[in-house]
Amino acid sequence: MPTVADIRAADEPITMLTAYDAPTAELIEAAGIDVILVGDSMGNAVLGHDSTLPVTVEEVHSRTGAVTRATEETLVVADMPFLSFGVEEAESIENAGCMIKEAGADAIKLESGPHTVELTERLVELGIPVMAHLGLTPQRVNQLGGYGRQGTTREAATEIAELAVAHEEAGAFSLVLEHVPANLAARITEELSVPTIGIGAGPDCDGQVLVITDVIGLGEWTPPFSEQFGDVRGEIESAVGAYKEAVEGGEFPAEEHAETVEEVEDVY
Ligand SMILES: Nc1nc(=O)c2c([nH]1)NC[C@@H]1CN(c3ccc(C(=O)N[C@@H](CCC(=O)O)C(=O)O)cc3)CN21
Ligand SMILES: CC(C)C(=O)C(=O)O
Ligand SMILES: [Mg+2]
Repeated sequence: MPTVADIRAADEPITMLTAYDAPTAELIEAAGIDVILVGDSMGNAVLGHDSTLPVTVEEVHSRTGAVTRATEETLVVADMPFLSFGVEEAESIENAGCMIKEAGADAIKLESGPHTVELTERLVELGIPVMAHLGLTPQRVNQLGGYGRQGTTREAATEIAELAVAHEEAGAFSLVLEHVPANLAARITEELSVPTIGIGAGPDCDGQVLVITDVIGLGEWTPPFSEQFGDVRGEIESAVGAYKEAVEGGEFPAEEHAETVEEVEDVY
């Protein structure tokens, strides 16, 4: 059973991917990926929304359960959705707690800011490992005015760098850096003793994370910093097309798929 401490000690880059279902999680574990994030990116990746904002605690909870039931060795992190934390402390703790107690997650992730320093400290104090997340925080899309790169001015970069240190001091075991300049991510990685995990943050983080549907080529669209390493859309298109043709052409079901039982011959 890997612990949060194991990823801290890793000497190769940490590999993290999102997953939202059991079969995908099982394949990700078989490939030896270190960490699975049950990301709120499920909103646009698999639930048909155009942002992460509508994703609920129940949805992340349910998908986290599917992932933990399908894995044994992989560290599973549940991503706390928009407004499930930071409103009332007791509610934040209850929502984070149910990911651990009921869904079987090993840790939770919070989109971080000045308002999550104390909450991070409190959760860690209670025994809930917290992964922080700075830079582009998609739950703020309506304030950011889109999904552009963050930390591109000296002031903005300084704020992210200071918040990174504040979250390490609050006890976060790791930090996701999303869509920030590579040299800022490198500086923060050097400064922190907990591992940084980058997405669109250059090669110098301690690890990398991407959204699974982007990596396998299932989504129609991927962010500019992502990469399609496969063509699952193509695989689904061809399998579904072949099924349709086989049914319409009378080739499926074939003899080996069907069974005739003597006893039911004369029911009418
Ligand atoms: N499938 C998927 N992959 C992701 O990586 C991902 C999600 N979904 N959902 C949550 C966030 C949103 N992310 C995104 C989304 C869009 C851009 C993007 O297109 N950026 C452009 C222009 C953005 C703008 O100005 O609005 C860029 O050039 O930075 C980047 C990250 C990353 N995350
Ligand atoms: C992209 C990662 C870091 C994330 O927060 C998500 O998938 O929801
Ligand atoms: Mg997320």
